Amino acid sequence: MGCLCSKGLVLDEDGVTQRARSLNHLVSLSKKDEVVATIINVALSGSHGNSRFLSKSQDNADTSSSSSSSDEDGKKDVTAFDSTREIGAHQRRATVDVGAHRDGSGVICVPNNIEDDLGIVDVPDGIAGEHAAAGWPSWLATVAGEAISGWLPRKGDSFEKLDKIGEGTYSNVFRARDLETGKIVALKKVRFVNMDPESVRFMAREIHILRKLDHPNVIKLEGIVTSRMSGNLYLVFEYMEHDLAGLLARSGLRFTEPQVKCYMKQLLEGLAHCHGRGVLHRDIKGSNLLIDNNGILRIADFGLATFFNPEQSQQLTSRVVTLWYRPPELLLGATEYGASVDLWSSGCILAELLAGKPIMPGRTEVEQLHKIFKLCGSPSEEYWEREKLPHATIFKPQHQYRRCLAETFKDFPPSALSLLDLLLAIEPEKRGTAVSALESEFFLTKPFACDPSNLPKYPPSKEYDAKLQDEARRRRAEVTNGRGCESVRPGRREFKAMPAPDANIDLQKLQVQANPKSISHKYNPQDETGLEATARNGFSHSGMHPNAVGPSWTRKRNQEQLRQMPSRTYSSVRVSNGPQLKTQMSYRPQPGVADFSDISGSLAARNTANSTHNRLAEPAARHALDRPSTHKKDDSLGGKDPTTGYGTRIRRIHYSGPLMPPGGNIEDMLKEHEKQIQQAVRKSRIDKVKTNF
Ligand SMILES: Nc1ncnc2c1ncn2[C@@H]1O[C@H](COP(=O)(O)OP(=O)(O)OP(=O)(O)O)[C@@H](O)[C@H]1O
Repeated sequence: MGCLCSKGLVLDEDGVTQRARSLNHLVSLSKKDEVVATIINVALSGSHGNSRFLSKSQDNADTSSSSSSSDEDGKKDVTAFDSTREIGAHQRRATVDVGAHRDGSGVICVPNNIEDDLGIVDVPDGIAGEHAAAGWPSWLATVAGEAISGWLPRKGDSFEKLDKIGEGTYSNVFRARDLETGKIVALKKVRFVNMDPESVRFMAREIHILRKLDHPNVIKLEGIVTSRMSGNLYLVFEYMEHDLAGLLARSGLRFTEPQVKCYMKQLLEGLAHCHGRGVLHRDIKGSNLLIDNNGILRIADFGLATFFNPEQSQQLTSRVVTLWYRPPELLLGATEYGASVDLWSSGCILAELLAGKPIMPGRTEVEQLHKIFKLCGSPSEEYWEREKLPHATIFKPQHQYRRCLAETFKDFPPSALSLLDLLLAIEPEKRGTAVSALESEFFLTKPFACDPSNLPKYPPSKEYDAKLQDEARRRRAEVTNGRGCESVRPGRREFKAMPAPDANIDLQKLQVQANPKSISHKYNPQDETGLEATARNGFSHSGMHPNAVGPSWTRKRNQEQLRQMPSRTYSSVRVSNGPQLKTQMSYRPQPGVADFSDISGSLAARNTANSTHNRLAEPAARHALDRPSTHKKDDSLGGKDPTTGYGTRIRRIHYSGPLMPPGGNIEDMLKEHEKQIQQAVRKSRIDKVKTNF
C-alpha cells in the first residue's frame, strides 16, 4: 500500500516503489492514500516544522501507532503521508558518506567500553538535532547516532522493489532497483517492535560494524533508507545471487578441490579482515556466505557480530553462532573468547564443502556437543581443570572420546585434513588465526584455488529459493493427496503441530510421526549421534540425493517450520540453535502447551494440535540462569540477545542453553531426552485425534 507515482508504480508504506498489480489496485490505493494522508496531516499539523525533532516518547508513540496498523510486512499505509510528502518534494539524496566520523587509517580503535563504540549511547540533543536536520528520523538519530554519523538517508522512492529474495529472523530481504543508478541492490528491511530503543540499538550495532569493514569478501553496506513515519528501515546492500547453503543444497552439486579452496580462501580473507578490525562475526554459516555471479564470496549478516579486543579480556555472551557451527567452548558456556569461534565455524564450512553436507547437524545443544566430542575427541582432564567452563560439570562425558577426524574424512585431501584438524581443535587457542589458515599447506599446494571468475555459473541459488521450491512441491503433494482445499494456507496444517526447529527436540521423528506421508525422509535411529551415521551411511535418508540430503532436507524443513512459527515477541532473542534458527524466547506458559520444564530444563514442547502456536516450555529459573548479570553488557549488545531482538514477526519457540541438571551425563540425558520427546509426540497425536473428532 502506498502512494501513486508516475510510471504506474506504487509506493509502499516506506515510499519504496512497487509495481502496481492492476488499475483497480491503483485507484483504491489512491483513494485510501488520500484519506490516510489527510488524517495524518491533521494529526501532525502543529508539530510540523519541528516535527522531526519529536521527543523520543512522541516518536515512539507515533511509530508504534503506525506499526500497529501494519501487517507482517508493514504493508499498511500510515507512512503514505510521508511518502506523499517526499514525492512532492522529490528530493532524492544518495546515502552519502561525508566522512565526518571516518577513521583516518580506516582501522578502528577497539574501545575499552564496547558500548561507547557501538553508537548505542544516546547522543546529545545537539547531535541528534544535526542528524535530524540531515534527514534522519529522530527515533534513529536518538538511539543510533554514531552508526549513522556522516551519512545521509536515502529515500524510499528512489528504489523499485522487485521481489523478495530472503527472509531472516529480523528481516525480509528484497531485490530492488536503485532508480538513480539503475543498479540492482538488496534491500534488507529490518523489523522493529514498537520502535523499542533496544531493538534499534541492535540494528545500530550491525550498521556500525558494517561501516567499519571494507573488504571485497565482506558485504558492503551501501546506504540506509528510512521511513520517518513507519519506523521501517532498509539497509541497502550490493545484490548477491547465491549463498553457499543454497549452492550446497543443489542436488548433485559437488565442489572440486580448487573450487573449495577458492571459497575457503575468500571466507578466510574476509574473516582476517574482520578480526583485524576487531570484529567477531559469530554466525558464520553457509546461508551467511553470499556469492555473486562472478564467484565472489562475501560474508554477510553481521547481526550477531561484536567488537572485541584480543588484548583485553571481556565478557561476551556464549549464546551465539548457529548450532551446527557452534564451537564446544560456547556450548560449554564460555564468556571469554575471540576470533577462534569464527575459525571453528569455518572448519565446519570447509568440511561441509568437501563432504557436500553439514558434518555435525545436532538438533539440541546436548546432541551438538556429543557430536563434537565423538568426532573431535573429548577434552582432556587438564582442559576441564584449566578452563572451568560454566557448564563443564553438566556436559563432561563419562568416558573419553577419541578424535577420529582423519578416519571419518579419509577421502579428504591430506592438506585439507590438516587444516581441518587445526580449525576443529577442541582447544580454541590451537585453531590459529584466519591469516595462519591462509598460509597453510592447503592453499599453498596444488591444485591451487581457482579464480573466482572460473567458478561455474549457477542459476540463482539461495537457501530461501530451496525453501520456496520445497514448499511448492509440498503443495503439489497436498493436492495429489486430496487435500487441495487446504491450500489456502499451504502447509499450515502440517506445520501447526511441528516443533520449533531450534527447539531441543527431535524434528525428524516428529515430522515423520506427525505426518508420515508428507516427506520422503525417514528417521534413522542409527543417526542419533549423526556423525556415525554420516560415516556409515552418508546420511542415507530416502528419496533424496545423497549429496543434497543433509543440507537441503534439514534446511528446508527447518525454514518451513520457522516460517510457520507464530509471531515472536520483543523479548525474543536471537540466539542460534539450529541452522536457520537463532531465536530464543522467554517462556510464558500457555494453556494447552506441553510443559517440559521438568525435563532438565531442556526440552522443547511440541504444541498440541489444536493450539495455534508451537511453544517451548522453559522454566523461569532457567531463563534467569541464561542471563547471568556478567553477560549483561555484551548480552544487551551482542547477539541480539536475551531480552531483545530487532523485531517481531513470528513467535517462535526456541531454546538455547545448557540442557542438563548438574550431575547428569550426556548419554543419560540423550536417552531421557528421546523418551520425553516420544511422550510429547504421542500426547500431541492423541490431542490431535481428539481435536479432529
Ligand atoms: N546482499 C544480499 N544479496 C542477496 N541476498 C541477500 C543479501 N543479503 C541477504 N540476502 C538474503 O536474505 C537472507 C536473510 O538475510 P540476513 O541473513 O542478512 O538476515 P537476518 O535477518 O539477519 O537473517 P538470519 O536470521 O538468517 O540471520 C540471506 O540468507 C540471503 O539469502
